[in-house]
Amino acid sequence: MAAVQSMPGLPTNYKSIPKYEQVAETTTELDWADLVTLDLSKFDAPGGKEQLAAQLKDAVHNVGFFYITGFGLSQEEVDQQFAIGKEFFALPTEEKVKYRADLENGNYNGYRPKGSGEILPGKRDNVEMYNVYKFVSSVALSLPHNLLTVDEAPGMEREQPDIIKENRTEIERFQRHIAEDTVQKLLALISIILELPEDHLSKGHQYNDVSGCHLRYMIYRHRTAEENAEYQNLYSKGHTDFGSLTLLFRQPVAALQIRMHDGSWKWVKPYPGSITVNIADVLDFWTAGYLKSSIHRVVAPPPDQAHIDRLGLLYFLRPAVDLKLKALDSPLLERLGLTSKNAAASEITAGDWVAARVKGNQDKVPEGGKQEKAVLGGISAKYYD
Ligand SMILES: O=C(O)CCC(=O)C(=O)O
Ligand SMILES: [Fe+2]
Repeated sequence: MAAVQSMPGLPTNYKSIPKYEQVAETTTELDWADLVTLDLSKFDAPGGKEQLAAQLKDAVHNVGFFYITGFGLSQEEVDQQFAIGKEFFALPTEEKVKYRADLENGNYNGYRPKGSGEILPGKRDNVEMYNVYKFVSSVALSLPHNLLTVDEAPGMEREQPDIIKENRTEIERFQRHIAEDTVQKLLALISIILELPEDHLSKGHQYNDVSGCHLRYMIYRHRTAEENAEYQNLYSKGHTDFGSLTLLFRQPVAALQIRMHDGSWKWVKPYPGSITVNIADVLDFWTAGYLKSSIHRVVAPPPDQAHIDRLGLLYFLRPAVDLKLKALDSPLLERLGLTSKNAAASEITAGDWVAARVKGNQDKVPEGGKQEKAVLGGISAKYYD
């Protein structure tokens, strides 16, 4: 078996693991969503940021999803991460559960076994996740004023399985590139859109901040046609994400869908060399709904990909846990008359919101086709079939 090759100048201390080959794309004609693509390599060119921000404005306001390219990670580096995920999920369940995340207390750090959540009444999911939080030692951590000790921080470092330990240098380098480069550029563009200083949103999103940011390896175990029918083809119910932004590395198995304004669902096409990005709840709160935390879901792939266990690689960006959900003072929002819709809710911290949503995901689905579920402080999250 071929070993994962090291990139020039990158550490070579990871164990030899099989190289990950991305599967072929579907040849099925699907109703694809028409999404904007931002080439982030233009960011530092003269006028580049302003151009990119102008290109992004409508997408973040009306759709909540877009693609980025030119983000400075090669497909080979991305595939190394897919290879690590694949190795981890191939471990026996009894090994994986040793690293189970404390889901009941709203902490996603570690392993989430399949069946942890319900998709339809009495029907549990077929999804496994391994979430790797930031590698920040307690010394480097910027503790927010409302946390007195590192022990109160939502589990940053934890005991990891060998496959993560052996590849830790590379995983941390990959994570840091996203957190310190890619995401910072996106936050600058969003700040420009909101007519705020360019570094405004960066402040609550530093690698050393206490936050639930994580790199996620994910696998959707394929189901038979009969099982798909029983599950109404759903692998994950329509939902919004909890934090600031979600970055989804190219996933050639078609399954992700976005809910459009008119209630229809469109497929998200995975383009080579791209990351799909979506706005999540906290940015929606901070902008009183101007930035759209869009509803999306995962469904059974088309017939030519139905037999594939769909591997995913995602980065979840979340704000420092002590930041409140109150809407930002932005000249744009002020002109539009947008302020927090719910005064009590605006005092909730991002950390409490995210933890409540993680806990809520372990609950049973709302019965009787109800589309809303109370989360915290009188605010609900929306779920759709
Ligand atoms: O697997 C995907 O394409 C999307 C996953 C997702 O929506 C999530 O994990 O929040
Ligand atoms: Fe999601």
